Amino acid sequence: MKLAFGTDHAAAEVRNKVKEYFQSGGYEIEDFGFSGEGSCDYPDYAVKVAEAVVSKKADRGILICGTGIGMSIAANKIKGIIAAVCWDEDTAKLAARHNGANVLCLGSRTATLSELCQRIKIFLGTPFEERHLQRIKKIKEIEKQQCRK
Ligand SMILES: O=C(CO)[C@H](O)[C@H](O)[C@H](O)COP(=O)(O)O
Repeated sequence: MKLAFGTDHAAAEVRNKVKEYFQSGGYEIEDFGFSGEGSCDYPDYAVKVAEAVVSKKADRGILICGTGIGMSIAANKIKGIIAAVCWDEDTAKLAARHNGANVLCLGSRTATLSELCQRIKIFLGTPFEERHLQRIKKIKEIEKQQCRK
């Protein structure tokens, strides 16, 4: 499975560790994250990851900022993206199972490294449950209507 991975300055400490954990688990990772000194603007990285997912260069996107909130707001502006902020293992599982999320957003300031990795693992390993498709289709319909304006 190919992952598009993006982080801002708030995730600088966990960035390489998360990446290495999943690379050693057999995932192919394209890292779009911020690697400079100082701070950056999370929308720049959210868009890169979201575009890699909608263009199918990646199967899923993983975004980490301070809280996951900004990344999710920005990623959800890209047509075709369902980005979910998840704050525990259950929400990571349900984002995949019920919401069909293709991008997981996490907060480096609200979780430990091991919690981040565990949530990602659960998200990637949980299949979508078909009974929720009708709801996802309605979300897609909203997206289609809004993009015509
Ligand atoms: O959490 C974030 C957005 O939801 C970002 O990681 C930012 O770090 C956050 O907005 C805080 O900004 P700061 O410049 O690190 O104080």
